[in-house]
Amino acid sequence: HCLKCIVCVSGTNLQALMEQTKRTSSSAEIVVVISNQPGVLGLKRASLAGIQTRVVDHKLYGSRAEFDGTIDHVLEEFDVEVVCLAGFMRILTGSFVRKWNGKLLNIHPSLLPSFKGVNAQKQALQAGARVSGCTVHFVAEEVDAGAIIAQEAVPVLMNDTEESLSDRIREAEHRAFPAALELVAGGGVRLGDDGRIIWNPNA
Ligand SMILES: Nc1nc2ccc(CNc3ccc(C(=O)NCCCC(=O)O)cc3)cc2c(=O)[nH]1
Repeated sequence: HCLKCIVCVSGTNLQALMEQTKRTSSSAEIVVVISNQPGVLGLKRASLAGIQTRVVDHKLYGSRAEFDGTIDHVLEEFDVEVVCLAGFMRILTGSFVRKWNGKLLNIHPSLLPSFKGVNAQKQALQAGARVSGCTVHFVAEEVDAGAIIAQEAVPVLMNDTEESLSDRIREAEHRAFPAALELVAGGGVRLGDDGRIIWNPNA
């Protein structure tokens, strides 16, 4: 089976991944939940499920490199093989991303490459998009530009607000992220040396 960890804050995606990896059919197991801020709901969800937690508070570190280095140390301590970023809002350094290349997954609340960066749902509304959704991708040094693993589209409705669209996208996230994790953990998908997705049809 595959070891992995979640680096998160709020926790609804963590909850979805916890439920998925509890299933006997899952190729993955959550071994540690790391948060970059103390006292968040995600840490409580993990503890309730008997999963180890760690807090690496970025405010306590003088540099991004030291912060990322501490996270890397925790990942090594738990023999992690796949890392899922779920609401983790700190940009990771190039050296960290290079070390974990092909093992680092992120979920973004738009159909990349549209609407990169923060407030993606608001960008979609302001652009008058009729369809939006979520994207699970391998993390690359360039933010929100990594190879796409899975996407799910949702309609944008006439009376949508940032909140109603975010809620609809979040429901899609809770399906897409577990599906993408199983693809990676089960060997169905991997990242090629050229940064492009390689599908294994037999997995
Ligand atoms: N290098 C790399 N690292 C990442 C870290 C987190 C996320 C999650 N999605 C994120 C996408 C954007 C941001 C962002 O722009 N935050 C405001 C600046 C915060 C800060 O100064 O740190 C954060 C997370 C994606 C990436 C990525 O695609 N590449």
